[in-house]
Amino acid sequence: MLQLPDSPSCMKKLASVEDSYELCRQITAKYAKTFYPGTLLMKEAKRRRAMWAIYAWCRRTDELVDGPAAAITTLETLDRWEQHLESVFAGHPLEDYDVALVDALQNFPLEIQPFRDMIAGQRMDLCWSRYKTFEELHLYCYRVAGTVGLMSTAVMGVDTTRDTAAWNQDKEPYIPTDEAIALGIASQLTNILRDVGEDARRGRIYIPLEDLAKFNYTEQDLFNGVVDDRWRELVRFQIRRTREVYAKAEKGISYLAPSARLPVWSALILYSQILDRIERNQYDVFRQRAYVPNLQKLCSLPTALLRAQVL
Ligand SMILES: CC(C)=CCC/C(C)=C/CC/C(C)=C/CC/C(C)=C/COP(=O)(O)OP(=O)(O)O
Repeated sequence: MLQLPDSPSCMKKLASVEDSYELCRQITAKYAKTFYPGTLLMKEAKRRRAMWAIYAWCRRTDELVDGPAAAITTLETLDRWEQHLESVFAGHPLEDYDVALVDALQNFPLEIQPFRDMIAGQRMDLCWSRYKTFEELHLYCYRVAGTVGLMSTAVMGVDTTRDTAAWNQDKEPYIPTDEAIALGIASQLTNILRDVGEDARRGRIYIPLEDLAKFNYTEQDLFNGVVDDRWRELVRFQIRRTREVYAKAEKGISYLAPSARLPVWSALILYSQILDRIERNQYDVFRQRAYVPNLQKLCSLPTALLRAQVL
């Protein structure tokens, strides 16, 4: 169980940088069944480890609202977590996990704002259990996942050799910020569809209520796990919209540093295969978890490799 420390740990001897990265790797491997395999494809250990440090922080943030201790989390807990974040950004780790993040912050141009935005996403989760419009859901997805795209891009780096034409020498490299955010948002929208049943059991509905209304499907239908033509049409619509967001993300990958393209293509393919699974399961996300088997994950590697080289 991940929890905030009860008291400042200034007297405590913290983990070494190495041990802290290992703790972060373990959390990532344990929880991020889609994200972690992507990080394993990153060639440079320094970048790979930084991704784990970021994921571990994101996971701990998420756990405050979604984990076993969620019942005691209040807005004040999240305020304290934000102060904890400030301390990490000031170079003062408070817990073992923070040591790796402090190290990553020294190596990569990570900004604090996406981290703050993610905490704002958890505040939304704490206070909201419904989203009226896609715009509201989009903001939530930016905060809890689009931010991961921003953090990741800072670690992976961009291609500085792309615009080398003589007439273009002074031009700054294009930073695919919107596309990176898009991949986070598309992954989150995918996870929302996959987890509809699980979320309903917690009284939560992430699919925008305006979409339920459009397809004449009620909240009660959703809580009852009704799979009929209305539901299938509704999910088809969600899948179509999510694929458009993936398509936007794809356009940014060739602007990333060459070594980042394979892991990002691989993550994109793995997340979008969850949508294919939902289709294969006839849109029944209530009784069957849309999950991509490890063998299929492995079989996607050549496609990712090809796209990373050609696109
Ligand atoms: C496309 C460009 C230009 C850059 C990519 C930048 C990157 C790497 C973005 C990654 C964004 C991403 C995949 C965020 C993940 C957010 C998310 C839904 C995490 C959920 O993780 P978990 O539910 O803990 O575990 P899974 O890995 O099993 O989904």
